[in-house]
Amino acid sequence: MDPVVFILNGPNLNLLGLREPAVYGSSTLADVEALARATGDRLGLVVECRQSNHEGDLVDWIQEARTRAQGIVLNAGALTHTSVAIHDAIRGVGVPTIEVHISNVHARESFRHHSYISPVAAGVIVGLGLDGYDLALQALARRIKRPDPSEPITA
Ligand SMILES: O=C1C[C@@](O)(C(=O)O)C[C@@H](O)[C@@H]1O
Repeated sequence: MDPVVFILNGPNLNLLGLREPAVYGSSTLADVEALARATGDRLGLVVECRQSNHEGDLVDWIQEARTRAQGIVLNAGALTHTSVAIHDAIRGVGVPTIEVHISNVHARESFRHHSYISPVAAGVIVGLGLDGYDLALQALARRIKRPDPSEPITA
């Protein structure tokens, strides 16, 4: 069985394609998830995609990852900037988590510059649009196959 990776999207990301297309583009969440599953197939990962507008759902899914997944790609939306609960969940389960933001949060309002997730993330990808999800999956696939990220890549 291939390793399982969760792709978790938080509040308002169900509105992708409709919401502020100048910032987030015109692709829908279904497009993002289809792309992620195709990337997963190529990389030998089973990709499970979920979205919720509720903080507790994200906490529950991160906890579920402890026994079911070997990596998490997380775009927590606005909860990135507020949620100690999500920070604690990621820290508590110890499953490598890559934080993704479609937009370049650092080029936007100052309240988007701080993330509660970054200090507990294995890595952070911002501002690369939907490619961020793809790049995060690539990074996780490498990490799952080469668990010590400090080792040089020889292949
Ligand atoms: O909902 C979102 C989306 C976002 O996470 C992004 O993907 O760029 C950036 C957040 O600041 C915002 O609240």
